[in-house]
Amino acid sequence: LPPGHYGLPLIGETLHLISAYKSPNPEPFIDTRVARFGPVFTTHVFGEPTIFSADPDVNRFVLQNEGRLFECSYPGSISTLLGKHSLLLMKGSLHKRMHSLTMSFANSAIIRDHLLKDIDRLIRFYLDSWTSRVFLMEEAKKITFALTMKQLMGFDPCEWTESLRKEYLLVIEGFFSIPLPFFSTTYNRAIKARTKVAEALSKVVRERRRESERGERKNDMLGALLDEEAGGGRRFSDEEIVDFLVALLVAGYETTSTTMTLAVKFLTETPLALAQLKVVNETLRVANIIGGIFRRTTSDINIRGYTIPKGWKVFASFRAVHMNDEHFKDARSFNPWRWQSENGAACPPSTFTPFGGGPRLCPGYELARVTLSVFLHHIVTKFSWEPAEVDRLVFFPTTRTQKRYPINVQRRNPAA
Ligand code: HEM
Repeated sequence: LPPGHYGLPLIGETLHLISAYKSPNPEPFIDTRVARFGPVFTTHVFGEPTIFSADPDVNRFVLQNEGRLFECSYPGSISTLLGKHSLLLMKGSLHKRMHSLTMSFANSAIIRDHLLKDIDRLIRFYLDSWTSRVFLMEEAKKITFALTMKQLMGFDPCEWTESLRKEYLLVIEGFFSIPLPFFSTTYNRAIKARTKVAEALSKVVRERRRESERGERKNDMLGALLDEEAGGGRRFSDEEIVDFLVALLVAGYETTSTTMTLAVKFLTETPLALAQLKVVNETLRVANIIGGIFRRTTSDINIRGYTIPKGWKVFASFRAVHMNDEHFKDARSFNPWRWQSENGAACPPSTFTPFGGGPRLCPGYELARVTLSVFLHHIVTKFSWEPAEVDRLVFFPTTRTQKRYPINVQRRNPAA
């Protein structure tokens, strides 16, 4: 096994990790261990011994061998709340087929020809209602939810989508709770909200199924799912489609909205970058919305002269690579200009992995970039702003700012 430290009985090094990630500077947790044990080390977090990789080649190996030597591994709370038919939990040939269906739904031609118009329209719709002080994180979440509802099921924002969003927020809260209904009210509430979300979406699926039987076809993800063969000549059931949609809502929501907010935060703190707006890659690198991925080994595996036994957890840390001076010069500063130079833009694919890679590469990676760029374009051209309060970035339980990033906005040209 790679060298390392198991920490205290049962809780291991979990509390060290959490207290580091609850601060704006979680790097020392990784730095001290890498300095002592090397970039691949053993620790014990969230109830299990875990191999932690801060090495880009090992991370690439883990990502590429998904489904062969490793399988993805989510905590119990997330698996239950997502539903067993979600893309994130699918395996084998069904995963492969559904992953490529999702990728094809959000490829660049589809974005350009179909999705971009609504992305632009809905972002402008929300920004038009801004007056003085806004909580940017809240606004970014409303926008992202509205976009996803449109892309998945064709709905424009209305009371129904807003009430669904409220239930949906309770589901997300449950992701980071202990999955025991008797002990955790958050988890209990999340399970109930998940049932309500599923009921609401099932109704939509049934209605759309009837429409599709009458020959009416809509050009959204739900339309594609209703047409898709589920194997053995059958179509997907309502439950399967609902699980699939819930997972897509989850996957694109926190991630895109947090990156939007942090892009604006970093821009605010780096005014020169505003002029050039080369910030998307750099925000993805520094913010590390998905700091890395958990996998479980499916057989004994030899990496770097160590043997990781079958059934062990492995964490491939993207953050550790993104924040390492060996891979990015002065890695811990926000420097969007690094992407302008030949070298920055051509960094090896295994070192810059905000969207993962291999068979589970994020199917929303192009969509997220386009959404971010359109959002930044509109906020920069329509508003000037300043932070309303000092707000700190934290990385646990998710990447966020503590006060939802309040800003005072001022319209640049009120007539526009
Ligand atoms: C800034 C925004 C985003 C970031 C940083 C991000 C990051 C990631 C990462 C790192 C993974 C790989 C997980 C793994 O290997 O286990 C992933 C998977 C996934 N992402 Fe994204 N994502 C973003 C936006 C989106 C959007 C907009 C969608 C909506 C289409 C989406 C849908 C998914 C899905 C469904 C998966 C699971 C793929 C699978 O397990 O096969 N993501 N994302």
